[in-house]
Amino acid sequence: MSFRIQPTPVARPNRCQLFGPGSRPQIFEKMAASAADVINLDLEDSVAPDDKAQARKNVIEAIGGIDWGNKTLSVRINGLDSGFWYRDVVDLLEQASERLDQIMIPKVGCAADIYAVDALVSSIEQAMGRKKRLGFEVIIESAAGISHVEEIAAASPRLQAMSLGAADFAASMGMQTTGIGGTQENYYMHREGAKYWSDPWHWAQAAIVAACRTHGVLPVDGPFGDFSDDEGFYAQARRSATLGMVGKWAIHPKQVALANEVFTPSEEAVTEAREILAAMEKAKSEGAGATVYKGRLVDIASIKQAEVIVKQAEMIAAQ
Ligand SMILES: CC(C)(COP(=O)(O)OP(=O)(O)OC[C@H]1O[C@@H](n2cnc3c(N)ncnc32)[C@H](O)[C@@H]1OP(=O)(O)O)[C@@H](O)C(=O)NCCC(=O)NCCSC(=O)C[C@H](O)C(=O)O
Ligand SMILES: [Mg+2]
Repeated sequence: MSFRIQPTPVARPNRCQLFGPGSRPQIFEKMAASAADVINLDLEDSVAPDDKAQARKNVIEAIGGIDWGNKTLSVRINGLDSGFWYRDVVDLLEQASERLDQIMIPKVGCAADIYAVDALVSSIEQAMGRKKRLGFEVIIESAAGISHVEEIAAASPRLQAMSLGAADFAASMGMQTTGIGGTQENYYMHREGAKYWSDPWHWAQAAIVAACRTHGVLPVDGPFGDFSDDEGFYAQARRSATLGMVGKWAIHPKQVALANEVFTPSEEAVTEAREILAAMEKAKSEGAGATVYKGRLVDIASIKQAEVIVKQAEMIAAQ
């Protein structure tokens, strides 16, 4: 980076975001009892148009009526291309309790989208005398969104997290697939009679991580649609974690434990990170900037790498 210090994102665990349709209030208590760090009550694409108004009422009642513990509570509003989003924002901010932590804005295409929502939210917060400042999270799920990902990440101090929405992203990009995340049968290299599958989501994920890290926003991997495929979920989640993402959505309760496992640094990883920090302390005390740990080079950059893992583990333990 330049002389500017890379901003630190909000310090809270975001290993798993569990989604549930706002039109299905029967599952809200189950969501609250889950091990997900973040709950996303959905008013957007999992709710049919005729059910939008009732879903909004269900969600507003549940925000104050259910004990969500120490989870981050988020509501996904409808997109700015719909006739629903302004009513979502107005009703949530005028009627929902201050237990609501953030709203998720889907299908953002440019920074001005965030500005528009921010203006409305700021005005209602002021008019209603709301004390808690609402946070934002966004979904990058269109060609425009990924093209403008950096300006979107910088768009508002309210912005805490950014997810990749693989389904809408694939549609917007004209990708030949109906799969939501994971391996795509036709995305492969071919050599000497063998196929080698590659990852079509990689570049978008890397762009999101870079934009988020530049502006102090949490990068999150979105849905993995085939909830019968645990191994496929693990593979996708492990790639995301390796790239720098902090968590992943669950669209079924069985995916919560899988995401928590992948995005919680293992005991071995934390032990190794602490050993690297100790090795570098020793090296520094001897006037060296680099040393050898388990046969490999570690230097001052290794301290920062190790600190990422230790800080993640400490934040999760502090929960
Ligand atoms: C996918 C589902 C429709 C499946 O629901 P269901 O058929 O009820 O599943 P099960 O019978 O296997 O359920 C087992 C038990 O778990 C409870 N349950 C189900 N779903 C949830 C949930 N989300 N949270 C908590 N608990 C849940 C059931 O009630 C059963 O309980 P019990 O009877 O006591 O054993 C459903 O899971 C679902 O609706 N999932 C969320 C869908 C959603 O929100 N989608 C939107 C996000 S993805 C997206 O929008 C795409 C993105 O934008 C992009 O573009 O990529
Ligand atoms: Mg979507």
